[in-house]
Amino acid sequence: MSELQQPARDGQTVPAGGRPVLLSARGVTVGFGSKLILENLDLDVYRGEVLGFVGGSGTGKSVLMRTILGLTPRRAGQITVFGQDLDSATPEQRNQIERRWGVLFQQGALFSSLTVKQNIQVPMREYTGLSQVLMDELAWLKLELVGLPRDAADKYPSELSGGMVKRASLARALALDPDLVFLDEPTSGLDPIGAAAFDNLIAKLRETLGLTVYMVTHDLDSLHSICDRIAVLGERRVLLAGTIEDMMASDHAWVKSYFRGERALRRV
Ligand SMILES: Nc1ncnc2c1ncn2[C@@H]1O[C@H](COP(=O)(O)OP(=O)(O)OP(=O)(O)O)[C@@H](O)[C@H]1O
Repeated sequence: MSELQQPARDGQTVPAGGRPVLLSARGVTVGFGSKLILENLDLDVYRGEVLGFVGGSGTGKSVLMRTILGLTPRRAGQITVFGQDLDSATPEQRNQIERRWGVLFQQGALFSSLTVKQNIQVPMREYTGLSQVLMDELAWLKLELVGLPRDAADKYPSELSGGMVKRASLARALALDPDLVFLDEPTSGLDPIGAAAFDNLIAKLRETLGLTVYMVTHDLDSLHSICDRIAVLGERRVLLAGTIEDMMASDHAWVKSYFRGERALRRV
């Protein structure tokens, strides 16, 4: 299936509906040994949207994210990001793509031996030749952006609360002013107030920075409050992609029990 039609600005492609596609996956197949996790999976992420990615535990949400990031090999399929097919990208093009995305891994994945400021500066060191003075200024700016005080800069991850670790990890994901951010369960482990505050932060950043957000989540509140669209992973592929209303209207057994089950109804 390809709804992709003509190239648009920035090398992105425009689907039949006219929305620029920032990331597209076609026919993606990933397996480990004899176990197939994803098979012939298709997905589009539109520019400027918050896409929530859901699915039962172990269905392959993290595997798909890692495959898109090039950390897990795929057996088949094509992934295009910012209009560039990842397989045919030269090392220089690949480098350019990586500079334009930021990643918040599950559990934050900050380096424990580095301070928050040093963590934020890891991508800056890897991809830019900025001076230390400039990197310090930028790190403080990123801290402010995610709502952390300046004195968090010199703390180590073990000295931070769970919510602060998430924010520091987000600051690192934003280090290079990305166009696209990948968030793997950003609100897991946060209390409902902390989770809501984090959702608000993501919504605000999308609004002010024009970010596109790819967010793996189990959090029904996030799905309802900040996601423009939701993609459901199951049976090794994207079962359904659409708005929350589309999810609520679906008769697929898993989608129905997730969005209209007892737990979902309790939040109303
Ligand atoms: N490197 C690997 N080697 C072998 N199997 C793997 C590897 N990485 C993931 N898997 C398997 O792939 C499947 C999907 O894992 P994944 O972590 O993507 O699930 P998930 O949908 O993100 O689950 P959860 O919601 O619980 O985080 C699991 O069965 C997992 O054991």
